[in-house]
Amino acid sequence: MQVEEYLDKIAESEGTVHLTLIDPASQTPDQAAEIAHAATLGGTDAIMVGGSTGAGGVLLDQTLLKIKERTDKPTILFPGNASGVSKHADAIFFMSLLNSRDINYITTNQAMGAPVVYKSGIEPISMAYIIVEPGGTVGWVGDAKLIPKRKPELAVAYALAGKYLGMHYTYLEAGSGADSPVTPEMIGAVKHVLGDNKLIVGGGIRDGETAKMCALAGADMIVTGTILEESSNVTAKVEELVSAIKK
Ligand SMILES: CC(C)=CCC/C(C)=C/CC/C(C)=C/CC/C(C)=C/COP(=O)(O)OP(=O)(O)O
Ligand SMILES: O=P(O)(O)OC[C@@H](O)CO
Ligand SMILES: [Mg+2]
Repeated sequence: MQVEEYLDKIAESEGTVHLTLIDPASQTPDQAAEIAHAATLGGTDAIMVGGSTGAGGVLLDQTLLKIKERTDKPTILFPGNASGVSKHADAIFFMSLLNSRDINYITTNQAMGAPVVYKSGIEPISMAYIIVEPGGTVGWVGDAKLIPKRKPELAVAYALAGKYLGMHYTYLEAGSGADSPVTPEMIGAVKHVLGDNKLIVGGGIRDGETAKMCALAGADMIVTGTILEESSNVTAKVEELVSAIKK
């Protein structure tokens, strides 16, 4: 089964998908594999691999190879630029940062990365990437015109544009390590116009209660990265998140 179909099926049957984000720049490949293994035991559905800075090349390849030794869950690239593509992943979130001011993040990195994706045969999953306040490192690197937290209608406008451009997934991003995640009001308003198109929410989600709030508001998939990098018991933390968001 293709990864997109796998994720969609889980969203339909279990209510919400849990995605574990691993930044290759944050630890050694062996440590990354340990996190992926522990997250798998906790019930995560797939492993996203990527980062805003320093997440390409040999380190990315080695991280993916080690992760694949320790989990049978799909690996999905979450690239910060064209160097975030690796043939060792199963799929790639092939995203355009719709609210960037910089054409590099709207189409140029995509054009530079596309031939690599083509040759490697990994599965592209089209995605509209939208960054909301506070936005964190990714907001700065991606030169995003941040959507104000209290303006759901602006997130709705970008999400609709992505849907009409044919993107299957929409990702509402508050930025890695954000003090608070995207508001339930914004999640609900965006999901309302997306209909069956899948909505991913990430940035600043640290516990089951918050994850549940995002899921109930309309998120089809929840991403957690920082809290799992910091956690001393990754399996228990993922169990907490997963049990809060699954039917
Ligand atoms: C499709 C291709 C080939 C490229 C897309 C390029 C785009 C649109 C990038 C968007 C802007 C960007 C810098 C995204 C990075 C996404 C990401 C991996 C964010 C989270 O990474 P963390 O590592 O958790 O965050 P920090 O780096 O801030 O720690
Ligand atoms: O690191 P956290 O805050 O979990 O954010 C995850 C993801 O949305 C960042 O791109
Ligand atoms: Mg990081």
